[in-house]
Amino acid sequence: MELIIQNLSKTYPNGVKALNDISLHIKQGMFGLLGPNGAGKSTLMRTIATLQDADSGSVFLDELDVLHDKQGLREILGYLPQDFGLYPRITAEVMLDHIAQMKGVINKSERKDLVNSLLNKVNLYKDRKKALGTFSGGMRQRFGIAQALAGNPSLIIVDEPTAGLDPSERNRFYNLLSELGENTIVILSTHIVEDVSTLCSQMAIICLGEVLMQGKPSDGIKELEGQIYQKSIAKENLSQYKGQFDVISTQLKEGKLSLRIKSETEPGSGFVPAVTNLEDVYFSYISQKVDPITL
Ligand SMILES: Nc1ncnc2c1ncn2[C@@H]1O[C@H](COP(=O)(O)OP(=O)(O)OP(=O)(O)O)[C@@H](O)[C@H]1O
Repeated sequence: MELIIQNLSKTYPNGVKALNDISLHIKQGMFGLLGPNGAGKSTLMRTIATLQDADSGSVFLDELDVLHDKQGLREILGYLPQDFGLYPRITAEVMLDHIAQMKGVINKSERKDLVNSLLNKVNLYKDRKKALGTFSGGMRQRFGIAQALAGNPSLIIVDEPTAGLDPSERNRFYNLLSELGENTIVILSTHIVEDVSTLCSQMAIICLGEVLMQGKPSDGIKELEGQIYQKSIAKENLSQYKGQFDVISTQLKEGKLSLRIKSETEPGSGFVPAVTNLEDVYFSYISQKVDPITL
């Protein structure tokens, strides 16, 4: 199975070009779509999920013409949107039962089995009688995955699922997502580099509606290997360094600024070689488009 997105463009009525000729090939497994706020990730996710129309371009899931056969796509789609609304007074069990019914599971006992197995899968069985409004952020996201999985989808889209989760809930969520990837296409849209480095075998970086890179995370890292250098400087010297070097990221550590730069040759000036990571890949691409350094 393969999802092929070709030359997708979308301009909103206010003139913002959210998707600018996007083309992506997405194979089975976990695909990370990485980009800063406003990159166009949600617009792309909503377009693939057939919730909004593109101005031009095509999306095919094998033979299925996604943009024209919306019903066909919806039958095989599991979607966890960024703003996932819940009915606060309804219990997890009742809500999932409704969703399963909407997805066409008519037989009552079959539905009960499905709901129970979904609740177990996301570790919410013991909370099944609780009202959704009482769920923590992590529980909500796990419930979101349960509803996305009802109906055995072959394409799963999760839009910024780990934002706001504490480290242990994030880990739990990672474990859950990593079990999904093998027989389905899972698209994980996120601005958190760690989400992609932990989970994804394929990825793309988008910024201002354009694809800047696509491939394996390890290939992105290989490309930059030996070109990342690091140095601690005083905060007030940043602009001087920015004028002299290709600064791709900064991090405050104990009041000093740790700079990472990209350089094909030994930069001197006290910089030391650093081990390249996926964050370097991300920042080196997006710094071509926007200034990623915010202090
Ligand atoms: N309905 C809309 N009308 C006008 N502009 C919009 C609309 N939705 C999104 N945009 C703009 O389109 C661009 C892409 O937004 P989008 O939400 O797709 O990005 P994103 O990568 O998901 O960002 P975030 O991580 O902040 O959610 C942004 O500049 C945004 O302000």
